[in-house]
Amino acid sequence: MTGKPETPLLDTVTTPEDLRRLPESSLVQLAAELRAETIDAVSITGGHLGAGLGVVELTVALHYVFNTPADRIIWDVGHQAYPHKILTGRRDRIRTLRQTHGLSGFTKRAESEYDPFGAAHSSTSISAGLGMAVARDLSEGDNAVVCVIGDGAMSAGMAYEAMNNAGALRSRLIVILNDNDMSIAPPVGAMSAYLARLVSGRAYRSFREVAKQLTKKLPRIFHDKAKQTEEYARGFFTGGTLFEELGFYYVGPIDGHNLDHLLPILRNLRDAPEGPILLHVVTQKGKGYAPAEAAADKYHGVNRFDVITGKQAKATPNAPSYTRVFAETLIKEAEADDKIVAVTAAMPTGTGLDLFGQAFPSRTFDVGIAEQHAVTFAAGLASEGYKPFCAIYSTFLQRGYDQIVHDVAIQKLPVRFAIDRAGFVGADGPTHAGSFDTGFLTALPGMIVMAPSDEAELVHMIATSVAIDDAPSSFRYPRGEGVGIDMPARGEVLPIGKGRILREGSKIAILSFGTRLKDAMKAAEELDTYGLSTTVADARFAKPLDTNLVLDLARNHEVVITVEEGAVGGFGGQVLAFLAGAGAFDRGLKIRTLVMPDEFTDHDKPEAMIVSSGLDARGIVATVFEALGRGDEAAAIRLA
Ligand SMILES: Cc1ncc(C[n+]2csc(CCOP(=O)(O)OP(=O)(O)O)c2C)c(N)n1
Ligand SMILES: CC(=O)[C@@H](O)[C@H](O)COP(=O)(O)O
Ligand SMILES: [Mg+2]
Repeated sequence: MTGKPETPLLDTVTTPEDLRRLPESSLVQLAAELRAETIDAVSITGGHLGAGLGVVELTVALHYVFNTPADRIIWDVGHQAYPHKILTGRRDRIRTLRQTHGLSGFTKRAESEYDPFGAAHSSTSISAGLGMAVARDLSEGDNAVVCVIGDGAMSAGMAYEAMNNAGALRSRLIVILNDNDMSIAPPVGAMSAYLARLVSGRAYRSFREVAKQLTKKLPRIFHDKAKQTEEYARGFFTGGTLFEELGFYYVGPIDGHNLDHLLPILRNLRDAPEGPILLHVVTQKGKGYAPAEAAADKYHGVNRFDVITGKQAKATPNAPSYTRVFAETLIKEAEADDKIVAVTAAMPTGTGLDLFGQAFPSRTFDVGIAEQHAVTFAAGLASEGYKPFCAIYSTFLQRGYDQIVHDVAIQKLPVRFAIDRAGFVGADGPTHAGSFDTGFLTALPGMIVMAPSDEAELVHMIATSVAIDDAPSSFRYPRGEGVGIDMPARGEVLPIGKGRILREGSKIAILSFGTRLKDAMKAAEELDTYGLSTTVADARFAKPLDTNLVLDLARNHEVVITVEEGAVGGFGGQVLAFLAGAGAFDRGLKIRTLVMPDEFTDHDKPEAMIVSSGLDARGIVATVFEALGRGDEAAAIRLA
């Protein structure tokens, strides 16, 4: 010993090429250092921790055995990819994770050649991987394609669509099922029970046993490949797992933390002349960090925390979160109406339905990561007279759009959509932004589309949706806390399609949809100081539109501004279309619609995204000046 502290192995690894120069015997140490670095980085940035800790050894083994980036590794969801990012040239930026201008919290093609496919919405990896495998075969390439998909993600229909196709194409594709018996919450569904049986029914396979499995199933790996003949039918092998019935060679289950098993087995799979192969690895979410291992959610998503104690930083809220208000209000409504039931797609805590489930366990349904199924399942419930509240984040509801059209709207079934995380979500970035729901829902005939301006209005809109029994309805609300307004004891049923005027003016009219109302009121006060008397109205409904209110504003003001935290074509689009049809522009009406930028906005703090999008009071005021042709003043206001 020279007495000098040993240089940490991780300091010698910038890319997987460096990693592959290390002796195999040093990989356990490297994994330990990688785990510590991951914990330290996330303690500073916050983000997704448990999933990444569960794949530290697997990440090391994959980059050691496979010739990345030529060999493709696709991480499903991508929330577990922080160790992958550290080993693939991004350790120097890992403490910028999910920060302004920092690394994405998911895999991202534009970020690294080691990220062959972007992710964040789950269960896409096998489809993408199969596409890459077929592209390889068409161009006579020989690289490997590996998809790492979790047991939770394996509950989504898209994974089966992909496996069904892969089993038929028989492309060389390796799917690694990372089974940690966790989704965000404990996993649900028959697949989870099936996997548990697979794992409990067999001790972890050692390399020798797996080699025997492979020999039996893939004789050509170990025998003369020339003997490969077409009549080789899958019937040769036994096992009969669901995956084998889908045309995969099933291998496992193996211990996903044991490098002595992972390395030789991955080498065998890498060299297998055909596929697809599914390797079932069993891991522990939160592995190697006691606070995560002990936590019910295995530290799936964490704030900044103290590494020693695991104690997370918790901001003191000034008001209840919209999510909590939704859950508590729905509980109250359900106490009075036993037809109310609730459906979540694997997001009980995120949507607040964990609270509803504690109150009404038999009326709460977690269907797994299966938004398409969730929507049509809710439609089935509605068709039998129940009042289903389908609580799905705006971004994830995109997965069930055809089901909303085909199974809900066309049949006019009264499914209630509680759309959380509407608008900017901040650190999760563009894949999770709740941008499009107003647009894709107002496009549907007969849909009732609401947005509360604050948490009190949310209470009323929930009561209103309970009462709407002859049409599908939706209400959208942002991630985070409310404005701190006094809460009503009970929700009142609102008049459908009616907005409300909160402030009377004479020259400018601001028509807000959703939580931008607070900034609209602030903007009105500022406009008054310029002698621009301003009316502010809360639309409450994007559909049916309050056409009388819109016409009144258009006829009695010089400028109309609509503002919403949604993409172009939503509420503002409805107003524009109506006014155009009513000939309002023939009379020279000046109108501007303020919406989220027509781009995929990178992660940042939500409040910064509001400002940079011009959806704050200053942006509204500047837009008024621009509409009045006073561009210089507008520019000065924007720069102030
Ligand atoms: C379509 C979709 N719905 C919901 C989510 C939210 N979500 C992110 S990770 C996750 C659980 C994933 O579980 P699993 O695949 O087992 O990964 P693990 O966290 O256990 O490693 C869920 C539900 C998502 N990312 N995409
Ligand atoms: C990875 C994923 O999709 C979820 O963990 C998501 O990040 C949760 O979002 P919230 O933090 O807004 O609940
Ligand atoms: Mg899991």
